[in-house]
Amino acid sequence: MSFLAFEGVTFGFPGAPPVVDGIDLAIAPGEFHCLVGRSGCGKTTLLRLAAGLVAPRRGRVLVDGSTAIDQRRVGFVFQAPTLLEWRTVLDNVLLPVALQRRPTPADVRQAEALLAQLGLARHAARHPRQLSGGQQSRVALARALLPSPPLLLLDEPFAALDAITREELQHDLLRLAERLGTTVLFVTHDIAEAVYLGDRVSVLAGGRLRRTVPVPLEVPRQPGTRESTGFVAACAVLRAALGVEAVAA
Ligand SMILES: Nc1ncnc2c1ncn2[C@@H]1O[C@H](COP(=O)(O)OP(=O)(O)OP(=O)(O)O)[C@@H](O)[C@H]1O
Repeated sequence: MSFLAFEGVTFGFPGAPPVVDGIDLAIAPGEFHCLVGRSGCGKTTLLRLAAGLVAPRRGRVLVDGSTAIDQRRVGFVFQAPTLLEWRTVLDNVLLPVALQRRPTPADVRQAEALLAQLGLARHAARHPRQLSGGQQSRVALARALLPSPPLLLLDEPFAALDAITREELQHDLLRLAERLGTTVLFVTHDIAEAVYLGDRVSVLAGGRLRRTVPVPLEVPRQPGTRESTGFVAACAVLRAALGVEAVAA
């Protein structure tokens, strides 16, 4: 049983060869699935197909068994936080609800709770420009999680952050997704990030799925996970699948 399934999915722009070509992938409910690949290999396009923002030319995409994707049940986090400057942090988090109806006190409490879990309780009344890049990324994450979407799609959400902030956010995201039981598809260029986060990692090359690798690491991840031999071995498998040459020490 899968929560997100690609069945023979092909997509291309008019007059050009396919950028996503014959993808078969089934992601289980509650799975954290990472997608790695070189620039231009079709990762973002695959996310857009999963969100129902574009339709396949061939094949089908199923979310919770249906090809009629309900976008209210899909959270999306982009590489840039894309916050609204004229709204406070709290109002940015409440935006998905405010677009549909007037937020209730329960919505506000839930938004405040998410901000607290992401270490932003004291920043709720601020505006995005008063926050650091990492804090803005946290707001974008809280905004995507507010409607408790069963499916969360993330497109290199931490790419612009420094290494320490990125690791903190990876930890927070894993914890929240696990607690909420969210099924996650996470796109990244970064092999170590994919291995740390993913239950499984898929390698995309030239629009095709080259390999899907299970990550045999303990859940929840431990402080020493990144130094473990299992972690290093999983990174090596993925580097080989991506065709990345090992660099001599
Ligand atoms: N609107 C468009 N019209 C034509 N071609 C496009 C369009 N958008 C993307 N492409 C092409 O589709 C291919 C896949 O793009 P996509 O954004 O999915 O790649 P990606 O793997 O996410 O890349 P990156 O890692 O650089 O973000 C690329 O070759 C790109 O040039």
